[in-house]
Amino acid sequence: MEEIDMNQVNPVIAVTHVHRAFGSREVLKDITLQVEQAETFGILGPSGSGKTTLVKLLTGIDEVTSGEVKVLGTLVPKLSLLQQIGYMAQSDALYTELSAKENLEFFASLYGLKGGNRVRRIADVMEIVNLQEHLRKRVDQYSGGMKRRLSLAIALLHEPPLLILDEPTVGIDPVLRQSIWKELRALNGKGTTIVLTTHVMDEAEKCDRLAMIRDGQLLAVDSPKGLLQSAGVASMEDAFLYYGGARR
Ligand SMILES: Nc1ncnc2c1ncn2[C@@H]1O[C@H](COP(=O)(O)OP(=O)(O)OP(=O)(O)O)[C@@H](O)[C@H]1O
Repeated sequence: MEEIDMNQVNPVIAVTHVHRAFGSREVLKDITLQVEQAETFGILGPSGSGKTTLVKLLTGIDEVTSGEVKVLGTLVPKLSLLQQIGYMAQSDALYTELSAKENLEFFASLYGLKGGNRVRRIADVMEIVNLQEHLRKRVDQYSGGMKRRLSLAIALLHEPPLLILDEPTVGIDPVLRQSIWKELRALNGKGTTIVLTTHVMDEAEKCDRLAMIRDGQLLAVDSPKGLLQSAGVASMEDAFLYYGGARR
């Protein structure tokens, strides 16, 4: 493993002229962006715009057609980077015939969490997602929202410096959504960098910076306030229409 302090690499993510095509279909077109340490960076775009494709390139699950992605100073894909990333996919990757506890223990062992530390981390993450009462329940008895929360708990388990969350709060009720956001903010405060995708405008406004994406193209990157100001509009919806329409 690298000797460098992974928490001190800036930018944490550097995407440079990235294209991704499936056959002749270009799904991402010349994406260039950087994500700085300890920010919450949102990727906002309608269904099918390329958000999931982009986050998969960041994790190394998928590879670019051209261009490059660097995470924590290292060219992606790189297996050793996975220890540094907490990834929550859009479809839950859970063992449904096992209990939540067994799922957490499995992932904890993958990340080398042992003994008291493992027990403490499992309790901590289950509290964050408010599932502590359901630790021993089999996952096939969980609701969709509970599965999402368990997936988030697993992404947080090994306290990675970088969290990549694909639509983390879909199917989660507003009260818990607020408390999850509070927790994500607290993680930012401790230096964790967070990249998340969303198509919910009010959630997008909570991010430090936002990338607006449509049809695989990056329309704009700025703080929510900056995006509203440059577009001269009052709502994120209008900003999206402005950048997606008038400026192209
Ligand atoms: N493996 C693949 N092969 C072919 N096309 C793909 C593949 N993966 C994604 N696509 C296409 O790429 C486009 C972008 O998909 P992507 O899942 O990245 O969108 P998204 O913005 O995440 O949408 P959603 O919000 O609905 O999840 C879609 O048109 C999709 O059909």
